[in-house]
Amino acid sequence: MSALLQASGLVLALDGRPVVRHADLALHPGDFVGLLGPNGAGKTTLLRALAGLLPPAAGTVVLDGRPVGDLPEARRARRLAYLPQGAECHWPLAVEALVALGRLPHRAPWASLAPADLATIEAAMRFTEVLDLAGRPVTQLSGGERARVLLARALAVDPAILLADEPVAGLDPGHQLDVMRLLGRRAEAGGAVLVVLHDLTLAARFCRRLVLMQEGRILADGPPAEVLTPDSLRLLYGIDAHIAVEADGLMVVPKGRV
Ligand SMILES: Nc1ncnc2c1ncn2[C@@H]1O[C@H](COP(=O)(O)OP(=O)(O)OP(=O)(O)O)[C@@H](O)[C@H]1O
Repeated sequence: MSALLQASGLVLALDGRPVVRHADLALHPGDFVGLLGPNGAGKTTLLRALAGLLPPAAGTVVLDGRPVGDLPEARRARRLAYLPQGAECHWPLAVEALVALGRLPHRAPWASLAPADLATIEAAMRFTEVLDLAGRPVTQLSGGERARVLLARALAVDPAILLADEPVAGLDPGHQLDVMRLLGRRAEAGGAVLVVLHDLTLAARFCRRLVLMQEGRILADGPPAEVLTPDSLRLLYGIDAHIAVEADGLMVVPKGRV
């Protein structure tokens, strides 16, 4: 099966400083991939480059057979949604109006929303349980509510590829499970989902594949049970962890610093 998004030999620099070094990563239809690594490993930088927001210093990111940065902006915005880490909202836009912005790449400028757009917006709000917030200004929401609204906007795009940077940070445990299930369902429906996570148990239970990143390099890329080991967690985070095999996946409990 050909990849939806393919990064090859990717080198990324910020202010002249190398941050990602020769990363190779492919996202196929149906992939639900967790990107793990310590603070500063280069995860956000990699995601921004995959989204076409940061030009590579070397290597390529190919979407639909073309370098992602060369695609017309509207086409890229229809194919790929990027949910940044801890995004803020500075305009007191109503929740429903913010989620509706997700349909912007699908419409002619100033065209009104078609019934199909409205149905997609409603479904995105239902999945993320923000329908009851529809009329509230986004500036007056709690952090977790805002995170769910921003995820709803990304889902309203109905993208083939969803890149989400810590989408469950700040959510209560119930909503964390809801969001991971929701992302899993998108992948099962044929999309590709790449999420940055710091919760190792959630990553292991829900993602079909985990990519471990450290100091700008990809150390491992494979099924959770293969890549999450006491040795890899020691190397990656400098922690001793208890890894238990449960019926529905691994449970990972950090015990202490090595
Ligand atoms: N504008 C910048 N100029 C120079 N270096 C930067 C810039 N932004 C980030 N960096 C550095 O690039 C490295 C990678 O940052 P990045 O945000 O990609 O890490 P991350 O893995 O997403 O971390 P976290 O888990 O803390 O979100 C870090 O060392 C960071 O200090």
